[in-house]
Amino acid sequence: MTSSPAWQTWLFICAAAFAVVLTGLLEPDLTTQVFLLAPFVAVIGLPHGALDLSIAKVLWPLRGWHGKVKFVSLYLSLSALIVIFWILFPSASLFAFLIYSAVHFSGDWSDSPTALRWCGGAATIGGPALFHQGDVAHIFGYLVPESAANLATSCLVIAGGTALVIFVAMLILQPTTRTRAAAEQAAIWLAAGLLVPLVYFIVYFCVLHSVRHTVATIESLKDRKDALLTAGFLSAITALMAVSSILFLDSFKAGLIVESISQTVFIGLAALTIPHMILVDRFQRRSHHLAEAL
Ligand SMILES: CC1=C(/C=C/C(C)=C/C=C/C(C)=C/C=O)C(C)(C)CCC1
Ligand SMILES: [Fe+2]
Repeated sequence: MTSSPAWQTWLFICAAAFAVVLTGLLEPDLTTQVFLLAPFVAVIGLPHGALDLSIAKVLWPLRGWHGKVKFVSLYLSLSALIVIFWILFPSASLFAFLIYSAVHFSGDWSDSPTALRWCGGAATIGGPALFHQGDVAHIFGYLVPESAANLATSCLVIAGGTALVIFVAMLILQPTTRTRAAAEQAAIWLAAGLLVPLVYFIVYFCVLHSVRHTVATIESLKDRKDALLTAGFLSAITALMAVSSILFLDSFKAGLIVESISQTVFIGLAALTIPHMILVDRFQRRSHHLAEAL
């Protein structure tokens, strides 16, 4: 998103510092972290994706209820196909998910030079693996077979390590890269190092990514009230579907609720992110074209 306001940087830094203090005091175990993750993603993370219908209305003329229902059906069918693909080919799906997540998250610094933007994308996903390899492999183990979980974690460690070296080298050698975006990325590296992976993810995904995307999208839409109401409604439906999925998965393997929640949250995010990315990318390109034309 283009030229984000400074308050977003401060909000993220404060939230990360608060999380460091709180987790230092409470030392939450994995079950507690997963139980924190689900409501945060549902209440703060999901609405940024639920604005996609309003984005689509700007991109295409979705006439009346018919047009909207058609769009939502297409969006959800694409997501359902991705879930089926994940069930059939979990390992390939995890690798693809990690790569396109890094690409999607790099968009949080879309107004920065390419190298800084890519370092940011790699930091968001590679940071936790670099500092907490065992924990990340353990969580990936809920999503894919163990060998693939370990391989994916090792790849993230390499990607994260490379990105961190490039980031530090850029800061030292190129004073022009010492921007607010770089400060945010430095905070991401610190948060990834100091926080357990799921708490880190809550803070980054909910407080930086989701807030930035929601604010930028709302600002560029005409009918903001309608967009927020629709997003609230769609988020509530998606959260209900997620609860059903957790209960359904849990009925098969009672006692493994942590696994059921992790699968629902992350495979759900993987499935929703593909149509979300396609739309956000189109919308950002359209906004850049409009900005250039003005
Ligand atoms: C599973 C998992 C991770 C990756 C999460 C990803 C990749 C989430 C992507 C979400 C997207 C793309 C949302 C779009 O808006 C981390 C952070 C390495 C920590 C350990 C567990
Ligand atoms: Fe997003």
